[in-house]
Amino acid sequence: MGATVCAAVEAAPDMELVARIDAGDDLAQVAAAGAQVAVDFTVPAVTEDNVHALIDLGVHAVVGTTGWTDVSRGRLVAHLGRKAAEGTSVGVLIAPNFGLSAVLAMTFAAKAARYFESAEVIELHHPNKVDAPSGTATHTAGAIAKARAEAGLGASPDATESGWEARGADVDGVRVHAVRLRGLVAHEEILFGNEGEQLVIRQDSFDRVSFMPGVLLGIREVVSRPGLTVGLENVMDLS
Ligand SMILES: NC(=O)C1=CN([C@@H]2O[C@H](COP(=O)(O)OP(=O)(O)OC[C@H]3O[C@@H](n4cnc5c(N)ncnc54)[C@H](OP(=O)(O)O)[C@@H]3O)[C@@H](O)[C@H]2O)C=CC1
Ligand SMILES: O=C(O)C1=N[C@H](C(=O)O)C[C@H](O)C1
Repeated sequence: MGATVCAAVEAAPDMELVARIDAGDDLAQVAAAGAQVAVDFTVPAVTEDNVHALIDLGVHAVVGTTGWTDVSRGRLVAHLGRKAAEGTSVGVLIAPNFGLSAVLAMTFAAKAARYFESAEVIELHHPNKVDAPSGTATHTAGAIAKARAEAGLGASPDATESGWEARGADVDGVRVHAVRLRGLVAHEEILFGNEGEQLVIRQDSFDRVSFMPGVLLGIREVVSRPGLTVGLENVMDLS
């Protein structure tokens, strides 16, 4: 993703690529190069430290790396608040998925959730992916769970008594299934069921370039959005 983002920024008429950072490089190089915005596609183990370092440097951040939790996002909000109190306004955008089809699928799923008795999520990825379930599926399941709770829906019906390992991960009460298959890039299917009917919402990223319009939009927008924004749907005015 890092290489693809660098190419997209270099090709954008309104942007200039001033630094490329790899594992082991000093992040101070970002500020020294005059960057207004840094983009982080790294690994879950380092992304939080990177973003705290960028906030200290006063550089806005667009983050695609997975692995964020309520607790780690809370630490960012506190750090951004301290920085703002010192007079430095920094924006951080974390998006579990920058693909427009994925953002729309998540938004439609959140809207549909309250109308269905059953909901499950299937995410399908390339076999080099290190984390499961995907950040996108976790975000989707969280939004479905929130909509179900607000509508007063209980748990999806499920008579399973044994073999729970075959029923996928439990994300906020929503079952999430992860497939890893050579040839895939990034795909998600959200299944909703009622007596006698089914709704399937599916999105497919066939190529990493599909994430680039969303990343470029995030770069343009984050400079005028101080504090933490989670999800490209907020930037796209879909929330
Ligand atoms: N939000 C979105 O739309 C998308 C999110 N993702 C997420 O982005 C992340 C990266 O995905 P992907 O590019 O496929 O993964 P890769 O494993 O291909 O790339 C990760 C890169 O991060 C580098 N890296 C590791 N530590 C650091 C560090 N401290 N500073 C700078 N670079 C570092 C690695 O270097 P080295 O190899 O030397 O260790 C590697 O080059 C994942 O969490 C993935 O889930 C992916 C696609 C879209
Ligand atoms: O690792 C990937 O490839 C992807 N990661 C993100 C995720 O975990 O949701 C976004 C997209 O699915 C591609």
